[in-house]
Amino acid sequence: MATHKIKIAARLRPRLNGELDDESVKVIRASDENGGSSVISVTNPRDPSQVFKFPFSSCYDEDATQEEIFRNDVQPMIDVVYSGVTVTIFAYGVTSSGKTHTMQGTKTDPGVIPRTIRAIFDKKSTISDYQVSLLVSYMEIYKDEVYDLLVARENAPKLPVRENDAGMVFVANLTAEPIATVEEFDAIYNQATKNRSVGATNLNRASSRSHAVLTIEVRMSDPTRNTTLIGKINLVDLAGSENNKLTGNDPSRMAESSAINKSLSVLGQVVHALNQGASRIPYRNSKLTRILQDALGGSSVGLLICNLAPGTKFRQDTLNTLNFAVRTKNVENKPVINERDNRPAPKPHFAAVAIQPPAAKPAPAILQAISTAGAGTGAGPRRSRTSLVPVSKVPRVSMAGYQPFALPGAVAGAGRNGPREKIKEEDMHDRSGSLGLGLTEKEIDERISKAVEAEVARRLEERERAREREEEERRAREQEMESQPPGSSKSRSPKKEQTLPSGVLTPLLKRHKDLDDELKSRLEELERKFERGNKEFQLADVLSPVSKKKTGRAYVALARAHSEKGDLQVALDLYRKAESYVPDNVKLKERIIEIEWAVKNNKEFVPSPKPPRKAKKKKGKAASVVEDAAMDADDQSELKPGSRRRERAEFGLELTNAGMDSPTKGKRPLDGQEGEDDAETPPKRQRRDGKSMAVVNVSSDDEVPLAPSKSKRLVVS
Ligand SMILES: Nc1ncnc2c1ncn2[C@@H]1O[C@H](COP(=O)(O)OP(=O)(O)OP(=O)(O)O)[C@@H](O)[C@H]1O
Repeated sequence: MATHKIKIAARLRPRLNGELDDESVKVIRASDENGGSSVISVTNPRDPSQVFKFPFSSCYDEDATQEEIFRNDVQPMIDVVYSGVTVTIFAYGVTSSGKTHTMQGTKTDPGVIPRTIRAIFDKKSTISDYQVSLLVSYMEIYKDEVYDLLVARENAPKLPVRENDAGMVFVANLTAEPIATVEEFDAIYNQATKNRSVGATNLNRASSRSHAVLTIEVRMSDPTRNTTLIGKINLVDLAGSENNKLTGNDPSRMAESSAINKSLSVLGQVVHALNQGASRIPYRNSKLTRILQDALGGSSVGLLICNLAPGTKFRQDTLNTLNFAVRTKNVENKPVINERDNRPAPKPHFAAVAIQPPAAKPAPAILQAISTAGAGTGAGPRRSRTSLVPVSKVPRVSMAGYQPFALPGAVAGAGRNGPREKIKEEDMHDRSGSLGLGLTEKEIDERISKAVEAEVARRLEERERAREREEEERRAREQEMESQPPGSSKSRSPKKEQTLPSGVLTPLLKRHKDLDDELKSRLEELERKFERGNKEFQLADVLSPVSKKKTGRAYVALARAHSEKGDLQVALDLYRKAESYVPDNVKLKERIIEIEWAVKNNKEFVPSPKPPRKAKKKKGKAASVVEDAAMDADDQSELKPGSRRRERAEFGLELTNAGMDSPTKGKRPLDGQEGEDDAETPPKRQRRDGKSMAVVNVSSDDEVPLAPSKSKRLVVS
């Protein structure tokens, strides 16, 4: 299947009034020197003699116009949407870097969203082979809850994120509004924008406090073939990561900020895991990544617009953003064409229900066109912008409605005509899912009942025939006995009671019920786990990495004490709490699984003996926290240089709030391992080579090291 890498466009916003800009972030146009691609160059905030260079296919300087960005990077995506593929465009960057300006723009200087809508309508008017209809939905993710922006703010409930049988994620009850004209869209969008959570911070007068996802679905029905092609474009304006020291947030803003940073941090982890080829990608750790799942390593085409702020105070965040972009550029998607067959499904033999549906068609060569879109460095006048978004200091209360987010072809309900549709949750269950042939659960149940009825009838008939045979035999025996003289040795055998054979009926129905029960209890357990995890994650969010580890250790110590006493359930709960503080600790995970098993099977739990500890030189205070084998392992991995890299890799709270501090500041280097990892960073590698130039080209495999370099001179890699 054809793969498609997420495209990256970086845009530097103009300096704002009063913003201190030492011009250390620059956009360099494409040239032979840069291997034909444009570059963002950033001076290392800790070592001015060092310059990092980030090559991207599109880099826009502060003079770039909205039109230019749209024409180069977004316009080519419209054809992709009309070929039945899902496209996701997201704006990413620190608060106040210009994401909303890029996506939404102003009345006089419209951004990606209004331009995309116009282009979609323009294209629609050129299509004659299909009957094209458009639908809009708009949601926001505020403090890790999803709200429908097409529903009045005060009535909007939290919407659940679900997954259909084919594994596609969708937001249940999200409104999908049909739109016939650009004006209709504008009216809906302007109203919905007022519902978005926006607030003032020290860094941005109209700062988005939520992630907003606008989706336009393009349905192209072909009456002759009786099929519908469904393309979709998701336009995502992410909330910006924030440094609370700079934003001057009050407690309610802090809570928002924590949710924003947490979800962006998970986004970073997802991209990191995808790049590592990890077996488990942590999509489920936030609603944002769950909803963007299809765009990250899924079946849609992606464009990431990285917004950069030139201000000196944002330098570290700029590097974080660019590091994120470098990693994202390696994420591969496998785009597919979403086509729905509207013909009624042929009636298959019952035995055929297990046949798998045909695989989705990979997207064709149209994808090649978008990978060649040009680089850009704009030349327009500097403009300032008044946000369209009203400044509201009222924190989000709640919001409501339906509609699939992921692959529309698989999930969209057929024949959604009429105004403002709400797809019921059951409609979202994939009709072409694992059971195949487009059957719903209900239809499958009906088929099972019919098959069972037929089987019962057959068996009853058989039984009737057997009964008749027996009756005949009995009569024959009686006649024989009557004809025999009395006292004959032959005696009548007692007639055995006939019972209905248990047959297929019971096992079939029982299997169905057992599956239901098992599924139900599994879901309940997952829900409990999720809620428990969520609370702990919120707490874990506000702690520094060191405090997280300490808290995790304390929980492990308590858990161990309880497990030694035999209170396994309590111990299990405590180990799970510990896990939310040190989620990457493999030993801890193993411990949880072992105890879960022991609790479930009512068995005793015998912990494996502690591994012998290496003799350590005592330095300063002895560790006061009780330790456990599981946490010991965690300590090692947490303090390994690899884990330092992990911290770096995570965009968000820890990094953003760390300001200019080194992530390792105040940490003891352990086991002499530090050098190994650092050797992998560009400056160290270059230092090793002993050369002396100050430019570091950041390839897609590297990241800019965030720790200060002691070396004065570095070599070009
Ligand atoms: N390219 C640009 N040209 C002119 N002004 C811009 C540009 N980009 C951003 N601005 C201005 O910078 C300010 C911050 O921009 P914006 O609100 O779009 O940032 P943001 O990244 O969406 O922030 P947040 O994450 O806090 O919502 C606004 O006043 C906006 O008008």
